[in-house]
Amino acid sequence: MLVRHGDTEGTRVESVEAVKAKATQFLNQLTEADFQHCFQQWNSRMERCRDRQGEYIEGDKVATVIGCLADGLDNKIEIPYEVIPHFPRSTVQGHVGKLVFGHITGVPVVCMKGRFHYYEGYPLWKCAMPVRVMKLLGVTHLIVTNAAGGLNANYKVGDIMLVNMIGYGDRTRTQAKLFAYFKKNYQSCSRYLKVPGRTTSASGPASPMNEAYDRVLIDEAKRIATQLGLGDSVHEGVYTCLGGPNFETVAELKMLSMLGADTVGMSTVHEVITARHCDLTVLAFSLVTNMCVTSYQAMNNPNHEEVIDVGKMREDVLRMFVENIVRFIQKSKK
Ligand SMILES: O=P(O)(O)O[C@@H]1C[C@H](O)[C@@H](CO)O1
Ligand code: HPA
Repeated sequence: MLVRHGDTEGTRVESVEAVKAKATQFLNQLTEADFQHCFQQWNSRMERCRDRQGEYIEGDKVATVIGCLADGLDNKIEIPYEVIPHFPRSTVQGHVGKLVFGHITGVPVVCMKGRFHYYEGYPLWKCAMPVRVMKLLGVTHLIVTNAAGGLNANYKVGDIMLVNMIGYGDRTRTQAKLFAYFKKNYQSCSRYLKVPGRTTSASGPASPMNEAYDRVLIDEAKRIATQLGLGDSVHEGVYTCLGGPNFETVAELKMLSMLGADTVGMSTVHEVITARHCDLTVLAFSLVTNMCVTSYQAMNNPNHEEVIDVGKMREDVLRMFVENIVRFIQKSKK
């Protein structure tokens, strides 16, 4: 996930050091309860699912596939998650979670190297908490990336899909039911954010999710793709998030395909809902790291190594793509 930060409350953020100082100051004022309170209802409703998911936690299954974006920043300053107050911890053995501040083509950005997944045992509000922290840091635009399985038969491994709608699923409910469920909770949490005396800088009014993914940025990303000669390998479609950490069954994938999903992954949706709630402009894209297996006869089941390898293989393309998008965001702000 990559984030650009810029103006906040009329004050230009001048340097990475200034942002770091500001972040520390902000975060020290907050208690975990501040964040938790915002998502109390959502959290309590998800508690049941989390308990059930707990049994699936497997420490060695996570990696940030597109973490290379953070590695490529200029003037890097890295802050391990462990030293950020109230931040979730990476539960993965040997996996270094850190916020990386720096520049892309001269534009100040902060990247998450390592995100938090529901299957690590965190409630969704906590998985999405870094987005609220970024808002506090003055971030205005969020570019969310994910590794995903390609469900649309026209996609190929290595393709990019710009997300244009949300979906959410788990083992027991249909996408539509869950979407309604999230929408309801999402709206109710805005009440908590308005409690007097509580920090409101991370909050925002409830906003409709139908246009969560910024149309101007999607169109510009497509134009950039054509310019970079990536035209045929860049699509626009629907991403669906499942709980993971397992890859989906043939039956689940058939169901998701019927519901209109084009890619399937294990993240992003709750981060985007949170980002829109605090009024960040969002662009999200999937890197298709494997094709979903929709036949019981097929032998080519996806695996985590393949996901990592394809992420590495497309590193340069992704970096170039994101650099151009960041440049456009900067230009469009002037
Ligand atoms: O963090 P993302 O959603 O990009 O990572 C995906 C989902 C799983 O953690 C992993 C599967 O190999 O990649
Ligand atoms: O096929 C997949 N399914 C879910 N998550 C994924 N992340 C990468 N590939 C996949």
